[in-house]
Amino acid sequence: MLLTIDCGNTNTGFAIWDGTSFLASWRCATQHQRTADEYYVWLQTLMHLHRIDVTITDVIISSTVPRVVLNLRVLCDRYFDTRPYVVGKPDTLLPVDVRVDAGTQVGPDRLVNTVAGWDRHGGDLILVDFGTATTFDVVDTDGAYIGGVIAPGVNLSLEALHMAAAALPHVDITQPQRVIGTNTVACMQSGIFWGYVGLIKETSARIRAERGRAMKTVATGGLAPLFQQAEDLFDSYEEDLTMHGLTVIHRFNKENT
Ligand SMILES: Nc1ncnc2c1ncn2[C@@H]1O[C@H](COP(=O)(O)OP(=O)(O)O)[C@@H](O)[C@H]1O
Ligand SMILES: CC(C)(COP(=O)(O)O)[C@@H](O)C(=O)NCCC(=O)O
Ligand SMILES: [K+]
Repeated sequence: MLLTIDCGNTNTGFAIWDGTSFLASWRCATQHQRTADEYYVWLQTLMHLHRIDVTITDVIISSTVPRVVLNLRVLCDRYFDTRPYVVGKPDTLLPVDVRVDAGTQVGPDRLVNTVAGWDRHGGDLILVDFGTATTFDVVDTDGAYIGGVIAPGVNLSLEALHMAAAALPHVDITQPQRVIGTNTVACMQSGIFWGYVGLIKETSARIRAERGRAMKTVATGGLAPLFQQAEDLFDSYEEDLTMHGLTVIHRFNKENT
């Protein structure tokens, strides 16, 4: 049984893949201090609660936070008696090319999304991932990752307003009824929400223009549906895009190494 681990700057997702479907998935806050023992107790408890009685034999990790990988490796070694595949490491192969400037360390999550998008839709894609940062990953006709865009994440932007301006409170993101806010919270929500709708539209349109071709847009990350409900911004929303990519990379490595 395969355990897929997607470690973002804010949260880390764990999912169990039986070769056909995900049996369960869980999330915890990303903390590099968390030990292998802590991960294991937490995972075991959740597996028991969900009556998932399986043996983990394989693990694949994508981590945008290099420091957490050490303890995840210890988890794999001590409790699952396996060596994990770590996306971005030389001994983990990718089924697609990466064509960026020499020396650039592309976020592994972006490579995983590329593989997932290529597997599900073929090439010429724009993948939009709403995480700590909002990333646009551009996938070439042959599935290669050829670059993209990194914008501040939605919550990060709201947090930055609150942190930097004494009179601005902490607010949650929602779709405002009106553009013109008549109180501070409504003004902030409008700025972030409609500003983001604009960011997504403009960025996608400019990527298409620069590529000079039609491209499908696939969104992932918890906040994508909020924007999609306001305007038709994406061709599809796939909550499990990154986890799916991890299963594809795992299979590829099993077959080719
Ligand atoms: N379904 C959701 N509804 C509201 N906020 C969400 C949802 N999913 C994620 N977020 C927020 O978006 C931010 C980024 O979350 P996450 O996707 O876990 O990022 P990362 O992958 O970078 O760890 C966090 O602040 C989180 O609270
Ligand atoms: C852009 C990111 C911070 C996004 O991370 P996330 O929001 O998923 O936590 C991550 O993909 C990263 O650290 N990238 C390295 C630079 C690059 O991709 O070019
Ligand atoms: K991400």
